[in-house]
Amino acid sequence: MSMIAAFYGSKSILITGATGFLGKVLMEKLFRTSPDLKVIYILVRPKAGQTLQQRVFQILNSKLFEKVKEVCPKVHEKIKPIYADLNQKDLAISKEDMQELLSYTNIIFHCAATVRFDDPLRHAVQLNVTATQQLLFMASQMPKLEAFIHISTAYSNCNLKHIDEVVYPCSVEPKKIIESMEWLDDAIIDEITPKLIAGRPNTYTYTKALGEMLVQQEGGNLNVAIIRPSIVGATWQEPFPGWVDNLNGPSGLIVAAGKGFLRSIKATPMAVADLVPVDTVVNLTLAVGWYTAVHRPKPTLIYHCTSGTINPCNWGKMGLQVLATFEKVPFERAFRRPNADFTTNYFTASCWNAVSHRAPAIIYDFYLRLTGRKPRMTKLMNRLLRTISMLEYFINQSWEWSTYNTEMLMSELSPEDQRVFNFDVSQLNWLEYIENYVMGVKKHILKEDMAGIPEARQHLKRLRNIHYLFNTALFLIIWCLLLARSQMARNMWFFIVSFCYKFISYFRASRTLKI
Ligand SMILES: CCCCCCCCCCCCCCCCCCCCCCCCCC(=O)SCCNC(=O)CCNC(=O)[C@H](O)C(C)(C)COP(=O)(O)OP(=O)(O)OC[C@H]1O[C@@H](n2cnc3c(N)ncnc32)[C@H](O)[C@@H]1OP(=O)(O)O
Ligand SMILES: NC(=O)C1=CN([C@@H]2O[C@H](COP(=O)(O)OP(=O)(O)OC[C@H]3O[C@@H](n4cnc5c(N)ncnc54)[C@H](OP(=O)(O)O)[C@@H]3O)[C@@H](O)[C@H]2O)C=CC1
Repeated sequence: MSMIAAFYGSKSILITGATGFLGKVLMEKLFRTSPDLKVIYILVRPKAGQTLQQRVFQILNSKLFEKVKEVCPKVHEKIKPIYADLNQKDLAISKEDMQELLSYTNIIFHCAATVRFDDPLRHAVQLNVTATQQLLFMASQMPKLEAFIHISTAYSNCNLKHIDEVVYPCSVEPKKIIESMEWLDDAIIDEITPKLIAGRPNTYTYTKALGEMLVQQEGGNLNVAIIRPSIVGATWQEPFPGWVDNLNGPSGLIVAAGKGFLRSIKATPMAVADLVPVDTVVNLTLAVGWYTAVHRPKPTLIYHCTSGTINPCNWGKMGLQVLATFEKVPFERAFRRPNADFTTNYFTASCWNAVSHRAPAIIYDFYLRLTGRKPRMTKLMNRLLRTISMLEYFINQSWEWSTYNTEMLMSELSPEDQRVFNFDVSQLNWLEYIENYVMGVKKHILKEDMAGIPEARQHLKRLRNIHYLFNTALFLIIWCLLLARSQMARNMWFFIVSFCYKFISYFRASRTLKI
């Protein structure tokens, strides 16, 4: 029997960000391995016109939770959605709900955050720092709390090349940043943001670093741990390979490449693609929750959940495998045949962006206008190029993360727990994982059925023919323009035609002689 699974049995667990990518997998694993847990409280806000109940219903009835329904038929009774909005000062949690959380919560997994790279600093601080402070304040009033697990990111200190499992202090105290957000206006905040995040590429990584510092400073005598995943990708093994449900990180670019929008991206092929499967992150998170509650390590331990040190893959290998998988499982209704490549310098990247991204979008929008339809390709392409510009920072360099604490934790696990809560990425077969990832993007994000592959192939064949036709027509137009304007071109054309004519005559003559 798994000690970790038994530990979570009968526990009352609070998960923030449970409706997110990581949060859903965390919830699924808890219900599947500890079906006798008492309750999982999830902070939820209404979204896209859905009520809390509708959102929970949608999650529990998704493919991800298929196995849970078998082992935990009463899952609907064990999950308690609590209205909350991390944008609000007191998280907008009602008095009754707050009283229940404070009285019964045994473990907190704080996953909620804004993961957008372009959020204004005020919004990122509110979600990734102030809300964390509120959670810590709540935790300090929970008599039954055994552990507070904070999910950060391995890139919180991406301004450093080698990152240890320690909290690196930020130049300005988190509390001062929180206070200043209350009285500075947006214009001033925009002005000082570059100076505050100095060395980091965006407000996301900066505010995650602030959040860590706050957890360390205000964790008080709570049992706290911090987990730093790198780039979280689709599931590796459980509940099934290839599950993913959002466009963040690699997923968005895999969609863009598979649909033929993305043709080139500035990347360093040999740079480490530090991906880590979401189920690996969840297994480590649950093991950390157990270890923190049972062994109460002091001071706060930080755990790196990365792959580059233990089982490195690089962007070149990943890109090639992604393209190879498109051959096997093409995406439907592609704009162009998938054919992307990495460029390694800005000049080439700019040329490719103009020729391969912007120009085709303009031509296609022109065609849409001609056929009386609304142009949309230029807007989509601009959005994709903006996304790429934000992701490029992470695919043009490598980092090194120490993994001492994570390896220590693995050694503390029994063989059964190492099997049930496996976070040993050294066993990961990258080619197989990336293939499953791309297939998962097709199935779970694009909602495309595998039965549509023959039609998708036919569509790609048509695109190839159109591509050849277009290139031939373009060549002929240019050649005719050249012939009309250049005597040298005419002479060359005459030479080529006469050479071909003589060759054919000679060929015919030699065939006649042979007979
Ligand atoms: C040798 C060579 C061989 C050949 C090779 C060939 C190559 C082969 C090609 C294959 C490549 C594979 C390898 C390369 C992988 C590199 C990944 C590196 C990731 C590392 C980052 C993670 C590090 C840190 C990890 C962390 O710690 S956290 C990570 C999680 N955080 C993020 O990844 C946030 C990113 N995103 C945003 O920051 C916001 O998305 C934002 C960008 C501001 C846009 O923002 P905006 O333009 O406003 O767009 P949205 O409003 O978001 O969406 C508006 C509309 O676009 C949709 N859409 C949202 N997003 C995306 C997206 N991405 N891509 C596409 N569409 C998207 C959305 O569906 C919505 O559609 P609609 O609803 O309108 O219909
Ligand atoms: N994805 C990745 O590659 C990595 C993620 N991480 C960390 O993992 C954690 C989870 O990330 P991930 O699951 O990918 O992110 P998602 O964007 O998928 O999920 C974010 C979660 O936070 C919730 N949330 C956001 N804003 C609010 C708000 N104002 N009020 C209430 N809830 C809110 C979202 O709720 P809602 O559904 O209502 O929007 C959602 O449940 C984050 O802390 C992130 O920093 C770390 C490294 C890599």
